Amino acid sequence: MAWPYSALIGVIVVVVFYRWLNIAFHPDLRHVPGPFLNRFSRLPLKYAICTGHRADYIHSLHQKYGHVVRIAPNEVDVSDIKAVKIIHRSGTGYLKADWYPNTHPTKTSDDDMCLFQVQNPKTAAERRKLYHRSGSRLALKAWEPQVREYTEVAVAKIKRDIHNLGQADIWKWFTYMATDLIGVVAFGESFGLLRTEVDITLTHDLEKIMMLTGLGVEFNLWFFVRYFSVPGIGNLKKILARMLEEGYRAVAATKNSAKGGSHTLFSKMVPEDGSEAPLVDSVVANEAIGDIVAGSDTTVAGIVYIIYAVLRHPKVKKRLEEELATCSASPSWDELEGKAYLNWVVDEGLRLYPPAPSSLPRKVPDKGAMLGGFQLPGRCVVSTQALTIQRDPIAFPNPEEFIPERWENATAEMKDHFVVFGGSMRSCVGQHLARLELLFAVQTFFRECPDVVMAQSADEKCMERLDFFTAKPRGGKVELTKK
Ligand code: HEM
Repeated sequence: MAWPYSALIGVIVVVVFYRWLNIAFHPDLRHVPGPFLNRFSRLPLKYAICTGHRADYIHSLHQKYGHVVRIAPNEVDVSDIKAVKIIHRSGTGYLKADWYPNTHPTKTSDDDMCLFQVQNPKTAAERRKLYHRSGSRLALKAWEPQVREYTEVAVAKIKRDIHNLGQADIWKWFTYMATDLIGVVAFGESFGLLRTEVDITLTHDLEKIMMLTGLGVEFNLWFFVRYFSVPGIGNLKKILARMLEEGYRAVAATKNSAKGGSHTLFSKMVPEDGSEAPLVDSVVANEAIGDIVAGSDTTVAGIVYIIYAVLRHPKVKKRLEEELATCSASPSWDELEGKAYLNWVVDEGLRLYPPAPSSLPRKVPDKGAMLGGFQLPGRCVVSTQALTIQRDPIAFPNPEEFIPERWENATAEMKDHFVVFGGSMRSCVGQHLARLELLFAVQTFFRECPDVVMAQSADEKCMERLDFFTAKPRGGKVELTKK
């Protein structure tokens, strides 16, 4: 090799090596506890991400090293609640880390992305306002009848399968239900999954998208997705194109539903009253994709793991059934919110089995910050995860146990540590919808299916949770059978 090239490569190697050492031995990060290897390498974290165990891996580090741990050379995870609150509070300057826009294949500007991916707090606040007006608790009342109807249909099909086939896959039926309901609120009509019982490409795409996106970011695969047709990666390209088509369908449906006097989750984003649209159609289409992805698996995981937990605790089941026996034949959302034990069961299920258990990464403000007793350098990534915060024995004694009764006298500490829908500034905009679905699904299931148990196939190995940002059972399906 000619000497100028060798010299150039030499300089690059020295610069990269110097920067790497600089991060590994950064005077601030040096004191943050964690495995020695994590100072130099992201490999242990990468391995956990690839195997679907990011949250478990980080949780194990917290158990060993405390509330602040170094999970990678430039990344720290924090579970100290005071620090968690600072990170997620509005105005403290902790913006979403680059991981979020990196989940967008073309990574353009904040203005083109869906809310989940937006970093700029002003853009996010404006977008959230548009949601609050059409996805508020009050606005959701309009969809209450459909939520009731769809949960009843899903549970009827579960009962039918158990009766006719000897077992039913509740992961499948609640996925159909949650996807159909996202269709109703975002597209003005369901996808017809519960009615036709025919799987559509969208459900398969949804199954893969979170995992492929997560791996895409971790291994910088978007470049290849854009320019090459590599098997597997090419598949992701097709999935993204199909999802975008669905997004545009949501925009069209919102325009149509406005003509008919109804509304969707995006009605304020594409107004039909002649006022100027606050967002262009392509952004609303992206927003719709974001909601289908964010609102389907999460809700299903919530419902399924709550049912799983209750079926493993006969005393809890008995008390829940006794309370549900006092419900009217067709209870309203308000009535279900008044059922104390049902709400404790839901909260405890979401606490122990958070549907989004993993890190919510943020950037430390440029000037650096003191968090949980450690000085962290500016722009270092600091994340928080529900799995660890919601199992902190400071707030939840015997944290690994499913004890709905602990919510009877919920302390301020418990409420602070309940972060299943994220932190205050960028918390989940779909949480009211999720809660509505959870209450109806759990109520209907335990009212209609008093004599079912987990099937042999749904053993601990099958129910082990893999997380690719959202949680899923390793077995893929969750079968129930008759007692
Ligand atoms: C049990 C069900 C759900 C859980 C546990 C859940 C959890 C979360 C969490 C933890 C975040 C914060 C993410 C972060 O900071 O990185 C979030 C954000 C978000 N969720 Fe949900 N979610 C659920 C259901 C839904 C539904 C049904 C929708 C849509 C209708 C939805 C739409 C969103 C959106 C758009 C964001 C981004 C908010 C922002 O960045 O400002 N989620 N969700």
